Amino acid sequence: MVFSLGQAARTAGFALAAFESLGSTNAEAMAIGKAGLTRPTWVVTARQTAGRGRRGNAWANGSGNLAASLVMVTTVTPAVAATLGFVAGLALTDAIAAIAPYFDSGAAGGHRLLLKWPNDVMGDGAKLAGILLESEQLADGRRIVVVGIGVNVAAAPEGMPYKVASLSSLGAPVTAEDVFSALTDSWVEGVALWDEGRGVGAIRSRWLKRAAGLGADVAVHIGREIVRGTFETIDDSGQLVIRRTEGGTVAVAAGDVHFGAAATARV
Ligand SMILES: O=C(O)CCCC[C@@H]1SC[C@@H]2NC(=O)N[C@@H]21
Repeated sequence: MVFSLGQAARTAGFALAAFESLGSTNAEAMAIGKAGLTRPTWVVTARQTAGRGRRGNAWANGSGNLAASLVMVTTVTPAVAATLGFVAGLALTDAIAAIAPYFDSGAAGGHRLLLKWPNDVMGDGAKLAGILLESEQLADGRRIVVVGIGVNVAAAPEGMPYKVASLSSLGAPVTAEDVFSALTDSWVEGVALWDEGRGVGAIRSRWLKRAAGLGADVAVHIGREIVRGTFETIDDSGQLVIRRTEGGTVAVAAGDVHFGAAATARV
């Protein structure tokens, strides 16, 4: 595979570190960040052997899928840095829409791509991509942020406890190289809108337009606790706002989200 940055990413001064094989692009990106970063750098590999997922899970990378991480240094707080996950979800949907417009059209034979809080990209209710943010503070107070993006381009992993799909299984004729190049370009636009956190409100509005399950029954599993109600919105810090079944609203910072029938099932 030959990965290259898109034109806008090259013009904006992003760097590229491409590998045949890596354990985890997130781990490599963090190492590059700690070694001293002069410009935001995309790390990408054709084969990821120890991909990391959210909540300490492993991320399985089928052949032909995309594993890429962006490493950058920022002065924003961890809470603001976390909103880069929304920027990544939007950048990925923009990238897929750019290279496979009909696919994202919602028209017959198309599949509207949706964003599931906090950071999943969904097609037809199945997970197509996951995003993992990791960050570490530098001695000077700034923060290294790694935005890791795994996309099921050619294959979806087997044996998952939730519905999964790949761009290929849903009929999008694209490769990991196509998605990567388009993603690096759409990231340039997204991160400019984010504007070191000053544009979080604009990102939030864009994200809500693609939100999966907005207004639907939701159950969020937070450790042993389950919060049930209706998915009302996300707030400016990216928390999921739930109108509780028993009344009142609650904002949730992290948890496993279930919509619709899965939300109302008594688990
Ligand atoms: O659990 C999730 O949904 C997040 C998965 C994130 C996987 C990507 S693949 C590229 C990057 N490198 C990693 O080790 N993880 C992320």
